[in-house]
Amino acid sequence: MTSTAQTFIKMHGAGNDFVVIDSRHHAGGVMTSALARAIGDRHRGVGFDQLAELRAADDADLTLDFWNADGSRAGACGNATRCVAAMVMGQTGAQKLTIRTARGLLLAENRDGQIWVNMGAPVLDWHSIPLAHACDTLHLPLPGDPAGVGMGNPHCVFFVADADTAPVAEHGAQVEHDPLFPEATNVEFASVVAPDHLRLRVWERGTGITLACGSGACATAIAAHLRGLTGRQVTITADGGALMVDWREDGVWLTGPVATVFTATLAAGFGA
Ligand SMILES: N[C@@H](CCC[C@H](N)C(=O)O)C(=O)O
Repeated sequence: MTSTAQTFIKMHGAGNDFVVIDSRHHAGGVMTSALARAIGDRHRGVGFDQLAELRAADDADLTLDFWNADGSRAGACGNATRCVAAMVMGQTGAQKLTIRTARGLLLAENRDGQIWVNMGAPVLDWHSIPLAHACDTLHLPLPGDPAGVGMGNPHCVFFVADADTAPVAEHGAQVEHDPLFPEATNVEFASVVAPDHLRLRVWERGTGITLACGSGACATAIAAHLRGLTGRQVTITADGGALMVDWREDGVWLTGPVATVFTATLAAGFGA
């Protein structure tokens, strides 16, 4: 792609880190799976948990597409959506944004300097998560009794006594590719701190261990509430910071810290 130099912004939301590429002036965008994988290489490229590409939209303020570090596509990324919304609101002064994603049309709002994103309604039917066969999604037929929740991407949530000692790397890598998940899955390990507070550690599909995951926080909050463990509003302490999830009638709202790290340019010819 980069026959000419390509500018990007490095951002993170609670330590979940992103390369943001603004392609609103390129019809169709510039990103490919191979290029995303090259940029995502933490040794030979830039490194990220997800790459977010902004594109123009006919029916929204912008379109957002997400890639994982292995070059696969992600249908949703809550933390990158929050980061990009904060960036665009900072550029334009807008207090609300509509964002077209593979998940559907999302709404972002600035509430007293805090950027909230409505991640939409949770998906709880087995076919749409998607799972390989019919089952009770609140109690998946896997050891450890996890719950399955879709947030535009699949999540498998384990409730454990102490998330800090959960075998995230070993178990996460294994569950990611369990045959129950035809499109693989993100894997969450959560413990209840209080009825309004969860501790969460995450293995992300296509990326591995990350310091936080916005859609994972939403999925975990939904599963915890449906199992009677928490209320509808929870603080989720991830390894990289605290996220807040509020499950309202109009969807699952997510907020948390956002940071811009640097702006830089890929060398011309990078990834070719
Ligand atoms: N970091 C994310 C979600 C990551 C997407 C994922 N790896 C997938 O393949 O679905 C977030 O903040 O939601």
